[in-house]
Amino acid sequence: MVGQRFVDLLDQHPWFEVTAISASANSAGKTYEESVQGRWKLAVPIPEPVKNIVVQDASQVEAFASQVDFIFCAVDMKKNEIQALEEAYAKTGTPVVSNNSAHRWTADVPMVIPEINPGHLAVIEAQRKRLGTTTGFIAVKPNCSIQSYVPALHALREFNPTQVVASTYQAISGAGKNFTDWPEMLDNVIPYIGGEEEKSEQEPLRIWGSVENNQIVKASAPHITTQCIRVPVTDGHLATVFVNFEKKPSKDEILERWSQFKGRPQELALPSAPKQFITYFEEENRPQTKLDRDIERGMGVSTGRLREDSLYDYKFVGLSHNTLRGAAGGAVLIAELLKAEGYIQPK
Ligand SMILES: N[C@@H](CC=O)C(=O)O
Repeated sequence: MVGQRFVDLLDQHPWFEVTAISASANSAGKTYEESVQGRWKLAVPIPEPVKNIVVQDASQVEAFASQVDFIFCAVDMKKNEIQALEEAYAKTGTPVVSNNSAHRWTADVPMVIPEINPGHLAVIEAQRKRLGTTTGFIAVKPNCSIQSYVPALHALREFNPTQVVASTYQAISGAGKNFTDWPEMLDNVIPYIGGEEEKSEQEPLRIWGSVENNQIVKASAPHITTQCIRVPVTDGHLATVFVNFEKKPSKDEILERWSQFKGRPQELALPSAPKQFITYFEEENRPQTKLDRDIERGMGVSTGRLREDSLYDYKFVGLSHNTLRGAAGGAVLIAELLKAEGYIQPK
């Protein structure tokens, strides 16, 4: 599903053009249209320019890499296989922008939310040295679940959030499914998503980590605890968040920081950057998954229901589109940042 989002987002992209597509050996030799027959899950049709591209075998690394300037990677394989595949591509001198989790904890691989930690791209030079290339590297995006609360907390970092409790209500597209192929999700809630709580608690600390000796060292605060729940919606991960601060801000200060928050993508006016990264809804019943997930073309995050709490300093609700901001869109934004900063160049 993430691959399909990539294909859709890159259709008519002002900077990037899909010139080649690879997949497992099973799909190799088919046109892209044939390879997704009966499995196309987006509401929009397959973009015309990619329909007739003949899918290649991703394991033919040199041959495939020679045709492209850089690669987006979203695959379903074992962690060690993904690590090896992405490193093999990087070693050909080809940048790899990955949606996969395999390299999220590799010390010299930047895991980036472009508005939050663009400075982590600095470790790419050390990674290139390790891989023996002057142009290739791997950059990854974090898990989709954290995008519904990390941007809102990041905008408040000056007040030092110390403790965070987040419960995420995650769409079925996060599992690559729709209701046709996952009928169990109709009229149902499943209180478990394998590996998700660990990612949701730990990955924000890496995003907020520092660059030390050419490696990312994760932050030690805030302490985050989460529960991640699968709910019967197509797209959009919503989070309820409780937070304590070292220095408690006023409600007006929080709203002001959210509305003013801008990052490098906004400064550079990157093509996929939302103009308004965080939108606060005053209405008591917003943000709603169905109504608000597409805000800023699915690249903005929304917040609402900010109020003081009897146990924590504040509680609020956050929402982000899991396959746009949380997956393919987030990766396209990373690629735009990498190009704007000179890390991706025509070969
Ligand atoms: N691991 C996530 C993927 C993001 O959409 C999930 O299962 O929802």
